[in-house]
Amino acid sequence: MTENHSPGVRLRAAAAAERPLQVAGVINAYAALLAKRAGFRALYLSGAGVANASFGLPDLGLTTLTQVAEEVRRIVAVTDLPLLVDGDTGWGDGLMVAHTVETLSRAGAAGLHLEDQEQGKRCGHRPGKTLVSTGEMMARIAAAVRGRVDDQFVIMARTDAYAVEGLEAAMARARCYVEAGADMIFAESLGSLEEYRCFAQAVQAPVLANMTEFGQTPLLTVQELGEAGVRLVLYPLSAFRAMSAAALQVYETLRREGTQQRLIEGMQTREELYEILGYHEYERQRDGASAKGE
Ligand SMILES: C[C@](O)(C(=O)O)[C@H](CC(=O)O)C(=O)O
Ligand SMILES: [Mg+2]
Repeated sequence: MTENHSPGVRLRAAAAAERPLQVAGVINAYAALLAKRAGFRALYLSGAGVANASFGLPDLGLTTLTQVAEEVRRIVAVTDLPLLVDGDTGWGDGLMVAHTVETLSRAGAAGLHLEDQEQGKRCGHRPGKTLVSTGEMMARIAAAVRGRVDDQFVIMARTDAYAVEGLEAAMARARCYVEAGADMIFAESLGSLEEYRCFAQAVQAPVLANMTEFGQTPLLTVQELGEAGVRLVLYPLSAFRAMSAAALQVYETLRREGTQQRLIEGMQTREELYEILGYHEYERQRDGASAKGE
């Protein structure tokens, strides 16, 4: 799949080629390069990731479409891997949801997910979530479909209903969302592998399982989820959590010990950084340009 294909086509192709498709959460463009280096075929921009990492804010719907779209542009500028984007609740009503889809698609995203929570959303793994009605969410999805500028752009409907209304209701909602035009379903915060199996069987669309850490869902392997019929497996914040713990340890050690001697071993070297960035290639281009007197 080359850049000639639209991002949506590339995401669909990745999901067809790798079963289930592992989707790497990346908090920024450099993390995208790291995930690509590790062999991932699809990327994810987490709403929590943007809020936490770029703004130091909690995941409570405080970041704007413009801010998320900017992050999307930065990521797709440096990698051709398809990027699924967390669209939260779509930042508004019908017309705004369509605008959100158009904006993220033009920014270079391959697809987005929209959830059935009320506008004042919460993290899917926190208590106190409130949902919109099934009908309202179907209208949200229909508006998203209308906003497509590329018919291969993936509209994924996320249902947060399991934690609020139970498994049966969540599956019934998911079926309605597919009817409304959703290409894929994000089954949020299910409690067991058996529930994912049940869900995947009940829904006529690819189902995504969110393997976020320290949440309500057990950490299941990609093999287990694949056997249960799940088609996409998401790790939204795994690398961010690890980076954050590592960074805190570095800051604390520097303050305590006054030197980074003991930390060097755990650091990415300058050469490794340059390799990931393709630094030398950029430098060659600059040298070539100055040799030509440009
Ligand atoms: C997937 C998610 O929407 C995100 O923004 O990354 C979060 C992840 C998390 O908070 O662990 C969610 O599941 O709500
Ligand atoms: Mg989110």
